[in-house]
Amino acid sequence: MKPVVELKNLSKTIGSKKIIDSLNLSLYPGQITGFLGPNGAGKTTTIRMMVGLMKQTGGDVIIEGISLRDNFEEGLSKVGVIVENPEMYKFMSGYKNLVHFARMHKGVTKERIDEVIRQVGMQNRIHEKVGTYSLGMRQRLGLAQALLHRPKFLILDEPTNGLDPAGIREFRQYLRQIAETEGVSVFVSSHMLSEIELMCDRIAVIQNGKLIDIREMSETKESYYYIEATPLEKVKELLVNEGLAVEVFKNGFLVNAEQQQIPGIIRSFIAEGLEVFAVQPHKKTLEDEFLEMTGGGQIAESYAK
Ligand SMILES: Nc1ncnc2c1ncn2[C@@H]1O[C@H](COP(=O)(O)OP(=O)(O)OP(=O)(O)O)[C@@H](O)[C@H]1O
Repeated sequence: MKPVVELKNLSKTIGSKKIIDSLNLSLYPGQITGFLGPNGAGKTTTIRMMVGLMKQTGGDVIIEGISLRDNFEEGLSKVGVIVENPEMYKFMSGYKNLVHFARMHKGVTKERIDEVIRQVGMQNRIHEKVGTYSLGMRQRLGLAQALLHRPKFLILDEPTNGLDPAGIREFRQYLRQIAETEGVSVFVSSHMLSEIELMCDRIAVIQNGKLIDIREMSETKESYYYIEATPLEKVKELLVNEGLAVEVFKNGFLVNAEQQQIPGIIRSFIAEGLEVFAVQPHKKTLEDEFLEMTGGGQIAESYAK
């Protein structure tokens, strides 16, 4: 599959500080890629370079084969952007807002306006004033606006910030449908890891300006078990002696073990007279993995943002 967007050794140095260090990343049609990283990792800087709000000091962004370095305007004409809380005219209807934004692009027809309204499920309320819309509806109108000129690449920065759970779910469902039906490649930055886990096909993780991981969400995760038994010291000793990787978790341990190993582990616990309270499979969440990848610590700050 040909990528819609390619970052090629994209770099940004400010003063003597390397903020973005040779990022290479390809984004594909119909796929939703999450962009994650601790505070200060370089997400905003990367996105600003991808949408032309900041100039790179090295490398390039290629959008549908067009280099932003050589052909800035043409490249950017293929991008749709949604920021947190898109600006709309509150005293005008949703429809009039779309007509207004449609004039900024060449060749957006009335049919296209109607089509994007359907794509975000706004048919019933589109002729009411934006001031009467919920945040979720304003966000969907922002999505409709970003799609007017049929971009092949959509960038969303913290798109679900402030939405309630129902609003988040709706937004996610519409976005998924749009990615699939229009073949749009979507790039989403968010601090909400549980949200990214549900919304994205792939994640790219950045730290200190470098890409540290890129993976498919469907990639099978390793198998973990939560084991709660006492005395803890003895439990740990037995698990380590089995050659298992052990992490302290809640009131017990998390071990990276295969299912076939579990009966043997339980037998050894019983033989040693340990009290066993729980042995259960544990699925690591994206949050667990993210904290492991980035060394943890910063996520609480991210959530507080
Ligand atoms: N104009 C600037 N001058 C100097 N340093 C800057 C400038 N802009 C950003 N930085 C630094 O670049 C690094 C990356 O910042 P950036 O805002 O891209 O991170 P981020 O991943 O978006 O963080 P957050 O999650 O907090 O929004 C930070 O260390 C920041 O302090």
